[in-house]
Amino acid sequence: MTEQTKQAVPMKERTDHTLLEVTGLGKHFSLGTGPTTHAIGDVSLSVADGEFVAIVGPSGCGKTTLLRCLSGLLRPDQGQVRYAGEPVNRVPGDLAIVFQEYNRSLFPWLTVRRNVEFGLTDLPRAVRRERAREALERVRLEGFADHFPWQLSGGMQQRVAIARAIALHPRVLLMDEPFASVDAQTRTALEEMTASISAALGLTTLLITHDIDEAIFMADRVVVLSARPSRVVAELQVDISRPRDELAVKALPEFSELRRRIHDLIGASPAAEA
Ligand SMILES: Nc1ncnc2c1ncn2[C@@H]1O[C@H](COP(=O)(O)OP(=O)(O)OP(=O)(O)O)[C@@H](O)[C@H]1O
Repeated sequence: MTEQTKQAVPMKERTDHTLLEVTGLGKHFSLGTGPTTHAIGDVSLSVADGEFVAIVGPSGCGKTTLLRCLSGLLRPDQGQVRYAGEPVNRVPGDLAIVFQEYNRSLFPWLTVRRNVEFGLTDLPRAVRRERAREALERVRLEGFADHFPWQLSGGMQQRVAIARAIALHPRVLLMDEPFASVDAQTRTALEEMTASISAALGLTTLLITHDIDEAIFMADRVVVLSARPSRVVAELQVDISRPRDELAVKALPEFSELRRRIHDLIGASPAAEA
């Protein structure tokens, strides 16, 4: 792939400084006396400060496991994760995670505002309020602060989860299949909104997804994993300027070419039994 069009990203400061680095990462799971699952074989990758990277791969290849190791939620068996040059042993304070299952990550007994303020208990009340207001405005839910999550649609609940993540003022945002549980139309809107929030806030973003189109539309670079035990089979730069309009982007020949290449790479690496 050619050199990336970095100059077309006006709001987001991109640097070539590595922020997240994974070297020779491997992970097995064993359940009691049962068979061992070799989830991650040998994965090395790096994410630059301000970069948006998507990770795709066959079902069960260890994408979630990789994200959990990257965030410090899970300890790898081999290799190392470094964040800002330091080994990661627990979740860094300026790293936020958005999971697929918004209905399990939001507290139904708290209002939307209180859910968004949830990780900010160390801050004074007025600061918490302001952070929640700002974050809800970013996800265009400012009118729903006093609702409860169960009064909102699935897409709106996932926007609350995104607001809660950005209210932390993170430097890094990790997302694990964040839009997999919403309908196709809502998904497109959420992809556009999240990509523009990431750019506007200059976040370093890592997205795990099954959806090749979503990966290309949102990311600066797509990392393709093999079937389990996974390794990196390709890293493809997305040379499409921002801001991106989903319909226009999907009509571009370079989009179709990337989609075909990634599809072939994943097809050549069939899914392991998950
Ligand atoms: N805590 C665990 N204990 C035992 N096995 C696990 C555990 N977590 C994951 N695995 C196994 O490791 C493999 C990789 O799982 P993981 O969820 O990381 O893959 P994935 O690529 O995210 O899957 P999918 O594409 O289906 O979401 C699977 O075979 C899974 O069953």
